[in-house]
Amino acid sequence: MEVCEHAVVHGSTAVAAAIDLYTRCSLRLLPRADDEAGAAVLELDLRDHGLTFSWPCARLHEALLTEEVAGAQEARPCSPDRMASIARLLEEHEIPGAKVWLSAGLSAFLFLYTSILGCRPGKVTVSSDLPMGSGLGSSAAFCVSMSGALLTAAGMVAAVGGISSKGTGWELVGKDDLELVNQWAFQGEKIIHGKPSGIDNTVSTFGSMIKFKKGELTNLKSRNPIKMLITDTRVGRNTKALVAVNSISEEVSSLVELAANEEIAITSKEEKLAELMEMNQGLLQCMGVSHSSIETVLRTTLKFNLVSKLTGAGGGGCVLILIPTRILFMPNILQTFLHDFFYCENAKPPIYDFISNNSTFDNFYSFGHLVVLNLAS
Ligand SMILES: Nc1ncnc2c1ncn2[C@@H]1O[C@H](COP(=O)(O)OP(=O)(O)OP(=O)(O)O)[C@@H](O)[C@H]1O
Ligand SMILES: C[C@@](O)(CCO)CC(=O)[O-]
Ligand SMILES: [Mg+2]
Repeated sequence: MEVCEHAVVHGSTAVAAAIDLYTRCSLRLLPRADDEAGAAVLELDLRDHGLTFSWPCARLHEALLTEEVAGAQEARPCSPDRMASIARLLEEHEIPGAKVWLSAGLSAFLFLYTSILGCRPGKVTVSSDLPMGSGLGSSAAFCVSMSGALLTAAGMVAAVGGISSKGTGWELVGKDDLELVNQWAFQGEKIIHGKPSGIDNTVSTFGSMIKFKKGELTNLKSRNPIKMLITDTRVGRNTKALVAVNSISEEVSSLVELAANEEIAITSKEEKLAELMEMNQGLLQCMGVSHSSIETVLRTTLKFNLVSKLTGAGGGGCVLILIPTRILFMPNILQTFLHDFFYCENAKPPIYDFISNNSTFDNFYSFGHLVVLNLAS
């Protein structure tokens, strides 16, 4: 998962960081023998939604494979014809009215599966820790985990030592293999997003904290962890409709790197970062991609002199809150803040989940302690 920026879609610099929330995809190829009996199916089980979709392989073949699969060594974009066929295939399915937004993910799934494995019968199961459509890159995590599983099954990617459920096995996949996973995931993202820059799938694939500009990535190393709180406003939105411009990220990344290379007081680094976040949020607000639920979170954090900004495309979704070191050394204030926060307008009833709390994050990525809160019941 990641946290990204509007500017990147238009070629400006953006900074994104991975956190320890995962989307898991498992794939079981079924015997081809069933194929001959005409009973072979491709099944997709979306665990978090309690939804299962299935397509007879013969139907997939008829609808999609007018041309043969050209091999998965190179990621290819989805042609308009293929997209139209996928749309027709989905029309044959009943997607519950409240979940029509899933069709973007289903299209990406059908494209990736049939492009990489053809119409082989199989069962794919997906589950995720990430809130969908909330600015944390769930679509990229979906495409990356899917591409990883499919390419491994196709023998294109070698998962040395296996892919563990915590995701740590990825570190054992070779860089070239990860590159291929990333390229296919990007093609999937294009189906879900329209015109993504590729930052989300890149940080999802390689982890860590990156600076990204026009497809080029630089790893950012920070010696002092930056502490962020992420809250989910639970207001949904559509990224395709929201992507627009801005650029403050260059300064953020040099700040992060500066702190890694030179001794600069952690407090001044945090103050500068807070200032940049405030400017960034101000600009995004002017662009009209904020939302009343985001403003509510902002008001609550402001009472404690804490700075926050929306993440991803905005329009609802998640909010990033900078937790300065000074607060961490004042447990009483932190406690009052969290208490107030849970009881703010958005958080009725005040149910909160510490999905991730100071766990493996420090070791994993040099980004710092992080807590993700779910504010709604
Ligand atoms: N686990 C999943 N299962 C099925 N579809 C998914 C899953 N995760 C994401 N998707 C697809 O991705 C869409 C959300 O993508 P979208 O880009 O709008 O939001 P996001 O990636 O969470 O946030 P952002 O791109 O702003 O960081 C969902 O509507 C769905 O179609
Ligand atoms: C569209 C996008 O900016 C959404 C933000 O998370 C992702 C990307 O550029 O790859
Ligand atoms: Mg996305």
